[in-house]
Amino acid sequence: MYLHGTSKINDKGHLEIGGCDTVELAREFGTPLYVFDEALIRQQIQKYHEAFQKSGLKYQVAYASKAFSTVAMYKLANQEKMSLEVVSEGELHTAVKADFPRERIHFHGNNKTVSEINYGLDENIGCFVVDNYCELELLNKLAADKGKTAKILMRITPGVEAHTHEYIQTGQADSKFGFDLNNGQARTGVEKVQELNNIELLGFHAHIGSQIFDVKGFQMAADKMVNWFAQVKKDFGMPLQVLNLGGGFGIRYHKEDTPLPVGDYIAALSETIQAESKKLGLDAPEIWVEPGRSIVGEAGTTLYTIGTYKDIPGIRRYIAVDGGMTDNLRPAMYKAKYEAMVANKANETKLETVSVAGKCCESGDMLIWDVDLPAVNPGDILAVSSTGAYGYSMANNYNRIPRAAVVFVQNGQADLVVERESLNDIIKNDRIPERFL
Ligand SMILES: Cc1ncc(COP(=O)(O)O)c(C=O)c1O
Ligand SMILES: N[C@@H](CCCC[NH3+])C(=O)O
Repeated sequence: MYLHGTSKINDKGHLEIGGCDTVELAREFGTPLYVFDEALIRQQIQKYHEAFQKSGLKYQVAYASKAFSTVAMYKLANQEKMSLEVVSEGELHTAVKADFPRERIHFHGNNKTVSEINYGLDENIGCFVVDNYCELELLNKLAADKGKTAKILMRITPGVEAHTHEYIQTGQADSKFGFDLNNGQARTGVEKVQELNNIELLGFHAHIGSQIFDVKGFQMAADKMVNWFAQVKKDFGMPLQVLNLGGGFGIRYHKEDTPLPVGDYIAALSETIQAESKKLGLDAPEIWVEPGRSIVGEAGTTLYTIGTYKDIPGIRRYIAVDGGMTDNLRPAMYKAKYEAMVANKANETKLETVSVAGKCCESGDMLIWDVDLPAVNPGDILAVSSTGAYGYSMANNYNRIPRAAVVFVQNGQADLVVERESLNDIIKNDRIPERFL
């Protein structure tokens, strides 16, 4: 397993993260346990700031909080001077509870409800990223009811196909997201904005997809978006300021993954924006990006306790852990590949190829097909790396399995940031009709 950030093997031959022995963490907090390397999260955020500062562009880096949404994480994002992208009233509520500065909150979503829009308006958030005509009209009406003007970006589908899993592509024409640039929807949207009294258009947004390793797709989208931005300024005389180019910067889950350093993505984007703006005689717009995975993904490691095993001679050995698709849906949903090590046997060199199964009632509940591990015993601790993004945030209670706890580790200190769900949490919303009593 690749050792990210502060991860290392300590004198006991155990995996250590943030100066904490993971075997001790498993004992103290139980398993499955999401462990976040706080220093690595902060370091990733700083890389974005450094790259933008180098470019000279005005910018905001918004944390795409769907990747890992908790009050502690939002506090950290604020400390590190990020903005925040939310897509639901649940995420917005988390931000409110974290006292996140409202003017730096951007509200996304292809079907925001009345209650969600009203929540955003009441909190005077920085902007709504409007996805479609229906939302434009609804937002205008709800803002008018409150005597407010809603600042917006319009989400544009630029017609760029990102090279990634089809479920996490979003920039292509056939997408549920955004106003299509090529078929005229985007232009009609701007015309509509002009007729609405309670909407102020700040600029545009595009997000082409996720877990992208190449700069080409980003550059193509940036190129199209600057041209569109300039066109709208010219044709409609609008004082636009912002171009939001989304997130999607790839990370390393597995040795097959080849992400670029964060600075390379931002440098490529900035150069495209600056060159195109110059060509068009335009002052370069303020650039916003919204990374999620690349902020928290590699900083997260999940610890499991190994339980049973099953041998199928000549085929494979399954070893089973006390979690699975309930704490990490990504292998089942995207065939995502992960790396792992046995945290209490990190120095053992005699390895065998096994497959790691979850404990849910689904054959597809496999965390890793074919990984090299030392011989294991029940009670050993398995560490799966790069689980920080879309792990906890996509966790679920299938088979009534409680959601796992989350700890942040740094300088030898472990702080619980999300408690493990209890069995009573599992049934807390159940109600018994009187006739069953
Ligand atoms: C609109 C939008 N912005 C940002 C992101 C964050 O993507 P990632 O976590 O890959 O950086 C996503 C998710 O793909 C998204 O849909
Ligand atoms: N949840 C996805 C990515 C979707 C991102 C949101 N548009 C993943 O785990 O990779």
